[in-house]
Parts: sequence; structure tokens; C-alpha cells
Amino acid sequence: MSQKFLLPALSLENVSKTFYRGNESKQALRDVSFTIEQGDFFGLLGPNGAGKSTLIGVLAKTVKLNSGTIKALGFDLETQWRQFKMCLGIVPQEITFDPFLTVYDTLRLQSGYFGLRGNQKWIERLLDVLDLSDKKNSSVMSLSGGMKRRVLIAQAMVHQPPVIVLDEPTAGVDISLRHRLWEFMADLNRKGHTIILTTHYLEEAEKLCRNVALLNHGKIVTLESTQSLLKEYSKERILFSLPSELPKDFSINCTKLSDGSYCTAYGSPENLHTLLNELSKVGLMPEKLEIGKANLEEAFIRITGK
Ligand SMILES: Nc1ncnc2c1ncn2[C@@H]1O[C@H](COP(=O)(O)OP(=O)(O)OP(=O)(O)O)[C@@H](O)[C@H]1O
Repeated sequence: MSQKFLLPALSLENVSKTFYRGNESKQALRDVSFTIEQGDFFGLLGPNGAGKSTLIGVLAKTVKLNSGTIKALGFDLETQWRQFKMCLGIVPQEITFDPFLTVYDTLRLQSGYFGLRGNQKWIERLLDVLDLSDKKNSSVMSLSGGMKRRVLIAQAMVHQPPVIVLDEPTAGVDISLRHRLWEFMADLNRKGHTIILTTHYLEEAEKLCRNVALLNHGKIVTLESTQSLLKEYSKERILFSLPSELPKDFSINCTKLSDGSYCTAYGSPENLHTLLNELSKVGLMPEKLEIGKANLEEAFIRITGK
């Protein structure tokens, strides 16, 4: 069946959430609407405080939304919660377990939460895939951070959800485990699961996600395929690094990236010439300079202005 006749994996319509504390209020989500197709690998990106965790909290029903409609495979979050929660497996950012339970019992209890009996076979399979089989009788408390994170993933998947939401799954995880988790997520996606990922690692989004949405100040500022986003921002860009900071009043608009390098529009060879001239006027000479494709970080910084 063609993709367009399938129900969306997830759809949000005019979702808003404001937190109130005393006289203060904070609007964390502002009229957010978007749709994620089944089978997608979707990245939800945004700077700190953009509203990503609030959105995931809303999906887990730990945060109550003020207005709007959310559906998972056509099931409504408010009126069809039982079916809704069966569609979704949410891997939270925070590690929250009963530390005294064993890994196996944690997963058995979670199966009970979904009303599943006789789930042993699937639990064993999850333990195997996540390389936790030899830890199944260990208390969660005794595991390393990376292992705990894998238990969180297993816990979110005990009911074999078609849609998996991962909130910063690789935060604080060492590079080799991060690569293994990437491979695991890509494999789940190949097997037909829709994956929704929030991440601060733009390299991760660029590598894995087919489509990305950028959330900023509680609003979706862009939503498109990773490739077309990169294409749009890959035109006309010069990347350069300097031995010291660029003066604040520098005549050419340049964006500073997280690794300390700068980027600016390329346009034409004339612009490169002007840039080099202007840099030399302030006594700076680029240490490294290249013209080429932008990465997601640059696109992201240019869109959000951060
Ligand atoms: N329980 C709460 N009470 C009051 N304000 C809150 C609450 N939870 C979140 N906020 C505010 O809502 C905004 C969005 O926060 P949220 O945690 O969703 O952002 P985020 O994109 O997940 O950020 P991060 O990347 O840092 O995790 C922030 O300004 C935050 O301070």
C-alpha cells in the first residue's frame, strides 16, 4: 500500500502547553502541529529549553496538555489512552527504575503494566539484542550507566511498540556504545518501527534521521527532510577558523559554531576575496578555510540564530 494511505505514526494538531508557577508562566509548546509518517526515522531537535522534553512528557501523559490533539496510529491520546500507549514505546532521558529489582523482573513488571502475560520469549530476545542477557539476574542498581540506558530501551519495548520515542538516548554514553545504539535504532527502523529521536548530537541526527523538525521557543521553526535541509543551507558557505575571536563589529555577518570555527555565505569568489580583505584589516588570517557543504549544526544555528 502506498505510504500516503497509511495512518500517520504520530500526528499533533495545535498542541500547546503552559506551565504555571506562582505568578509566573512559561509557554513550553506553542500551537505545535506536525505529522510523522509510519516507517520514518524522525529527529526532533532544538536548543535547551525548546520544549522537546515537554512534548515527550505529553506523549507519556506525565505532562497534561492545555489544548490540541495528538494521535498515534489514529488513536487519540485523551480518549483512547489504552490503545495510544500500546502504540508507543518511550525511552525517557532520566534513568528511573526500582534499583533493587533485577533486570529481568524490571522487564516482567513492565510487561504486566501493559497487561502482557507470557512475554518471556520477547524479553529474552530484547535482552539478547541489547547485550544484557548475562545481566538479567543482576539488580539494576549494580549496572553501569550504559547498561542502565539499555534497560530503559528494553523497558520501552516490552510491548513491541510500532512507534519508538527516544529522548536523548545517547546522552552521556561513551562513543562505542553510542555507535552500537545507533546501529540498534537503525535496525529497528529497517524492521519497520517508526523511530522518533530527540538529540543534542547533530551528527547523530544527520547520520540517522530521514526527516527533522527544529523546535525553538516551543514552536516548530522548520520541518523537512534532512537532505533538503542540508541542501538548502549548504549553498554558498565558507568555513574558516581563526587564531583569535572575530571582533563583535566585524563588517561581514559570520556565525560561530560550537567548535569555535566560523561560517559565512559564499555566493561568489568576490565574497571570498572581500572576506579575506576584511579579515586582514582587523589583523586576522584564517588558519583553515574551506568552501563546501554545511552540516546540520550550521543549518541549525543559522535557523535558530543560536
Ligand atoms: N515542570 C515545569 N514547570 C515550569 N516550567 C517548566 C517545567 N518543565 C519545563 N519547563 C519550562 O518549559 C520550557 C521547555 O522545557 P523542556 O524541558 O521541554 O525543554 P527541552 O527542549 O527538553 O530542553 P533540554 O534540551 O534542556 O532538555 C523551559 O523553559 C523549561 O524551563
